[in-house]
Amino acid sequence: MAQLSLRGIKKRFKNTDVLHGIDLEIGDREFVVFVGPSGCGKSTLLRLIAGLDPISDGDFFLNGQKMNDVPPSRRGIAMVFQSYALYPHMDVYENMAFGARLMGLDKPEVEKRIAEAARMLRLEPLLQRKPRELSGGQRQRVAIGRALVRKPAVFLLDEPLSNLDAALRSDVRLEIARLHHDIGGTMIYVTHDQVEAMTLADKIVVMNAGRIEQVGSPRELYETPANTFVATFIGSPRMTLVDVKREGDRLVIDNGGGVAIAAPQDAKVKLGLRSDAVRLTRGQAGEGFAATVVYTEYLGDNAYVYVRLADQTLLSARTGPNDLYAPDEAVIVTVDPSAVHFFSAEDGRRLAP
Ligand SMILES: Nc1ncnc2c1ncn2[C@@H]1O[C@H](COP(=O)(O)OP(=O)(O)OP(=O)(O)O)[C@@H](O)[C@H]1O
Repeated sequence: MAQLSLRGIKKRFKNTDVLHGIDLEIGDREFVVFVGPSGCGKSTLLRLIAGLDPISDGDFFLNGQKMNDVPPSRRGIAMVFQSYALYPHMDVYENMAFGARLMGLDKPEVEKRIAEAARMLRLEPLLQRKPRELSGGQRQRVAIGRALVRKPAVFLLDEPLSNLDAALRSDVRLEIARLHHDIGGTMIYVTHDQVEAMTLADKIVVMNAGRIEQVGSPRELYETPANTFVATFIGSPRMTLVDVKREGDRLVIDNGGGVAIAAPQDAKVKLGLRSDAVRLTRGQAGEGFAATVVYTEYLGDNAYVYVRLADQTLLSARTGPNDLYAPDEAVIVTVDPSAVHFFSAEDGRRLAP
């Protein structure tokens, strides 16, 4: 059982404030992903939870017990690093046994736990190998195995897939999802890759510049992003934001073109369009935004067509695999009114339609 509570967590290194007051509740057995751009403070927050760095201000509770001053080894938390941090002179077995022995477990218990971890992570044939004799994916599995044998209540994983190639990354990603299902522990996972976040998380924490922008399920973040930062960070291709002005019941853009949809009565709005909210028609005539095709990305079962609007905004539209467009083709863009998002042009917050 592991339930975490972060209350007003701040972190300062010398005179730089890195975390500005993080409030977050993490439930037992949850798979939580911290996501955000490079330097936003994800790893720092993870290190505070692990106890590797002191908290400057605020409190961290684990199952109701304050942890601020509890040393890392007594928190019941294990961390897996992006660099694996395996001991090069020890074989796989010894790498996994090392931490378990430090916990004071007897030999039969250590052996039992290693056998279990090796089976779960399919490391049995590799137990006598040194890290240099393993592939990147295998090393990463050993690093996870080493955390596993400690049977922690909380697993922290810091960009565990970033040193792996694309194919291996999706294999190990599945492996981690399965592991979470099998062991049922609480996992906190750091990545800057929103696809990893979307596919693994029960709950995503979107961070930006030392603050939390939004917390929610992948679906909540995708469907109701709280602001333009989250809207453009979550989802691929990125949501496009279009600066529009109201003209009667139409929303128009600079240099021409407009769509007739009801917008919130806020002074200035930005229109948020994901590629599946956009429809293209060939030619220059018709009601909608006039646009020019820039290029088409063919992906087999569908395609993304990137077009430039009259005000120079680049917009992506999802089309069928047989609906391809040539560069410089003229098109008219219409939008599905039920699939558009509105944001305040002043502060970027979501506006109810
Ligand atoms: N020991 C340190 N001393 C001073 N500044 C630090 C220290 N560790 C991190 N920082 C700064 O804190 C900020 C957040 O770093 P952090 O590593 O937490 O970001 P991140 O979101 O994990 O980024 P990335 O995705 O690039 O790993 C950065 O600006 C970084 O330079």
